[in-house]
Amino acid sequence: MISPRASTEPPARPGPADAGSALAVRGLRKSFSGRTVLAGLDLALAPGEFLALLGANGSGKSTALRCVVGLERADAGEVLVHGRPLGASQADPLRRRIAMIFQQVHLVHRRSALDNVCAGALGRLPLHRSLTPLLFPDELREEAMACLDRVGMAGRAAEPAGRLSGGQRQRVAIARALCQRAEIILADEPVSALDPVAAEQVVALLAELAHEQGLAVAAVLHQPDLARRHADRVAGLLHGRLALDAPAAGLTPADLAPLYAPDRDAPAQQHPDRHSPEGQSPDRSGSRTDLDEQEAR
Ligand SMILES: Nc1ncnc2c1ncn2[C@@H]1O[C@H](COP(=O)(O)OP(=O)(O)OP(=O)(O)O)[C@@H](O)[C@H]1O
Repeated sequence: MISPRASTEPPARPGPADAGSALAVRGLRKSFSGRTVLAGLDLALAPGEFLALLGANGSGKSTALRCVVGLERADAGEVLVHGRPLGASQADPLRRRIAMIFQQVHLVHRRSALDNVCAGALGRLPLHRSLTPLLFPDELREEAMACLDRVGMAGRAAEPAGRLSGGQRQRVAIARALCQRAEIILADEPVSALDPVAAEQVVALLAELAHEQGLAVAAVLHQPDLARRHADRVAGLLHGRLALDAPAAGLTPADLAPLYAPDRDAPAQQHPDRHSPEGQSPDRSGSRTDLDEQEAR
């Protein structure tokens, strides 16, 4: 493990160190076509903590998050949510405690921001109330409005999502996660498509949600500066292993440089399957939202 000068904390370890974690990953392994992408990842995330996940392209960051939420099936390892093992089934109710946010925000563009946020609650609505946005109960609309207000988007609630900017859409996606009542938010490059000001605002919002609402938030970032300014802790992946786990405060560019150093031992290459229709997981973004499913009916 890389040892940053500023690090005083021990790295995340399986076992007792996971006690009190909102989310813990133990020994997560994943290979694609025999090539190891996650080589036994151990990581824990506490309630109220904002963790930045850093690492070079191909180091396994997205795969780790996707294995946690079940968009990829891990070869081995365990995911614990508040100490309870997360089942492989998508129907495991523990899954609703986790919301994932993507770089490409998946909202139904012709629906209002408010309807999109309400969709976060579909999993806990009776089927007949989830059939059409017209049937969303008033109390859900009020809750969704409060979530939009929390992310500074209440004034745009009636606006079709397609008319919002990228940063505004990302805020709506975060509000949808809040309306899901998720306790854990995993964000995969949530600001990579945003301009620097919008990126700063969205990362600051994620930090606030952790610090003020006690959510456990982990975000894959490609902006080490944002991580150092806003995150509580930085976890760095190198070839699918945890190479750095340290408080963000005090980390220097030199501390992070080894994560991005040219690889001499095990170069991470783009796998040809990755973007092909025949790839093992063509829907890498989980692009169909619950509201899409509903629209398709
Ligand atoms: N479905 C898939 N099929 C085959 N290979 C895959 C698949 N998903 C990911 N990979 C490979 O696994 C490796 C890690 O990918 P991953 O997307 O997890 O990395 P990352 O750290 O998130 O990279 P980036 O910063 O570029 O998004 C890459 O080499 C990638 O090509």
